Amino acid sequence: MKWLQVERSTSLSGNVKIPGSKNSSLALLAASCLSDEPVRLAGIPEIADFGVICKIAEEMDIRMLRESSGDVFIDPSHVRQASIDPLKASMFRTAYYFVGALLAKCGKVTLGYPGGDDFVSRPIDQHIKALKAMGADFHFHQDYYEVAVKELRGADIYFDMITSGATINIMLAAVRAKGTTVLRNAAQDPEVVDTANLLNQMGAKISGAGTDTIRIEGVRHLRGCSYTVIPDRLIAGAFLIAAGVTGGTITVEDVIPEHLGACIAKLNEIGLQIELSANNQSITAFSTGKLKATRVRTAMYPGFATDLQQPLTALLTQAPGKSIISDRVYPKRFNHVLQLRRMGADIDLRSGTAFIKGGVPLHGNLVHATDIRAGICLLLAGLAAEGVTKITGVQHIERGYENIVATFRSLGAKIEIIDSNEGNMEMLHASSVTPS
Ligand SMILES: CC(=O)N[C@H]1[C@@H](OP(=O)(O)OP(=O)(O)OC[C@H]2O[C@@H](n3ccc(=O)[nH]c3=O)[C@H](O)[C@@H]2O)O[C@H](CO)[C@@H](O)[C@@H]1O
Ligand SMILES: C=C(OP(=O)(O)O)C(=O)O
Repeated sequence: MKWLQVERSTSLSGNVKIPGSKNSSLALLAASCLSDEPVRLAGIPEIADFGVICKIAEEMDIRMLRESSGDVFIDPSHVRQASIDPLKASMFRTAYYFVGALLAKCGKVTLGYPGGDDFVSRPIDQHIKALKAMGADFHFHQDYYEVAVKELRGADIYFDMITSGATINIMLAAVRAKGTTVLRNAAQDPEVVDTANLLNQMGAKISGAGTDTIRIEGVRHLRGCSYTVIPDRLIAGAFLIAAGVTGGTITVEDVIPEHLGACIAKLNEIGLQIELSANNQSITAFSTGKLKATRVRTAMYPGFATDLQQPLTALLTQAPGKSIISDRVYPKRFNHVLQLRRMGADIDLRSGTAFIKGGVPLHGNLVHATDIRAGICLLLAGLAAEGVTKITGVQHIERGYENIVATFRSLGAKIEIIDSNEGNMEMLHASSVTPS
């Protein structure tokens, strides 16, 4: 049993180098499998999902390994069949990218249902609708499903809602389909653009990525290349928010500030001072000592990211006044609020909206991280709370943040990871503050 132990820590300060984006890496690793030749990816973070993907790749005769340089080498030239162990597929969200990447090459892909963060229902109807329009057949079984096609054909697809997962998956499928595919109401996320950039470097013909209409002309062959994943905007955002929570000064390095536009604007509104470096590759957040309540509505990019809603909630518990957060992408994504209340936060939840009475002191407690971003939210709340906060569900946090403890410690945070056996677990309960 593992937990994070966090103590109140004020004025965190220092610089953090931001690693490659988890969400982009998941797409790029699958996209590389479209190639007929080896691909080398730089900046892929060492997170749990990567380990599972390597095992899946091995079972499909795709060589995928981390070299001593840290780069990931992928040789998909021997892949013949795409049968993905249902258990492994369900250990993370995006095993479905292997459908897009391998359907044209293999004709059939079998895999388990998507896992990943389980905060709400996360349907894949848009993936299914689009692949069916391209000629694929689906067969659903108890623990797995099969997607098969004789010949994948380009199609004109309108997404009923903006979805980054389906935009990426169908873009992958369209690259080697016969003819032209047009994706309308497409997601404009940096991860979509990153995937299109890699694919174009491999010889794909994709235009319009980053706008709401993407056009893909199918090609017969794709070549190898070397490519670097974009920095993780969600990790960068969480560290900028940490400056506000602890009244400190934090610089995030190796970032693309444009990807954090909505986050920067909100932090300014809340009272942080934000400065970009002259080379536009780092951002510094300075606490001004005063926080203001605000209203936030999450939206797909370039809106305020649903994945930054949770750390921002931790910050707004510290801002005197009434803040309101609505999650328009996942209206029920508020598991972290139940845990924050155990730490004394005054938050009311009504139909997809959190009403936060900020400025109420938090106290340490035993809390549980139900997903990646709930975890970072509780960690930040723990830095602001009096006493000791113990956070279980560390495996969720480790899905998204590499070396989280070491990085926060380097900024001055009092945080440690504790790995215990069952006996000590009793101690954990006994020493925790009584739940409110
Ligand atoms: C690995 C990865 O990249 N995960 C991110 C990705 O998840 P993921 O790609 O799963 O999320 P989507 O962008 O697809 O979801 C956006 C919205 O569309 C809905 N939808 C999506 C597909 C579908 O077939 N039907 C449907 O109704 C979803 O329920 C949600 O309301 O984007 C989410 C929204 O920015 C982020 O929170 C996740 O961190
Ligand atoms: C929800 C997330 O991840 P996933 O889609 O991989 O579950 C996330 O990164 O916040």
